[in-house]
Amino acid sequence: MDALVVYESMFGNTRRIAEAVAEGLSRRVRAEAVEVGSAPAQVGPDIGLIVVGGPTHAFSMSRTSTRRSAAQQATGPLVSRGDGVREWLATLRTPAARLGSAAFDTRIAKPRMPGSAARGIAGRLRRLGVRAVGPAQSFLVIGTQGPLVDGEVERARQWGERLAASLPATAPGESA
Ligand SMILES: Cc1cc2nc3c(=O)[nH]c(=O)nc-3n(C[C@H](O)[C@H](O)[C@H](O)COP(=O)(O)O)c2cc1C
Repeated sequence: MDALVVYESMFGNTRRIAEAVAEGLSRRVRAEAVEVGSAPAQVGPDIGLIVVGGPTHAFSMSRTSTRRSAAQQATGPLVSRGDGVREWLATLRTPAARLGSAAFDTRIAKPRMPGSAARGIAGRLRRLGVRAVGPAQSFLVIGTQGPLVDGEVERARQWGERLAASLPATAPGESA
């Protein structure tokens, strides 16, 4: 059973978290992190878990307008240059019955800051009929372009490891 981490990221913070989650998952299952523009339109039969993450924009998943605003603020090249996870999830085809999922986001570390892209992602996955293996997670950045708060990369790695531990073990002889 393999895991696929699909991420959207403007400035690189969510990508860093996605890579750490994939690293944690890799301790137990085969896992890779892919930018949403390269993510498959259909989840293959070899995938047992999809983990989907993006930056929180205007309290939820990004939209064309918020991505444009991010591009205007960027001081370097953008990571995601096309559609975001909102658009990818809108057309995703999944073998929902046997697939597990988890959602994450990055957002600004400000007390009482409402909104979370991960909650929106989790809602979309639920409506696709995909079972959540755990609650959505937020990882914190200090400002719009980052950096991540100290310790968040390690927390993401550990979260990935825990997600993998929640998957059914692959029986000997069964393809992983
Ligand atoms: C247009 C725009 C809107 C944003 N809105 C929010 C928000 O509502 N809440 C929040 O916590 N962070 C917000 N942010 C900050 C992003 O969450 C932050 O840029 C992101 O976590 C960085 O991740 P990235 O480097 O992967 O893009 C916003 C950023 C942009 C560019």
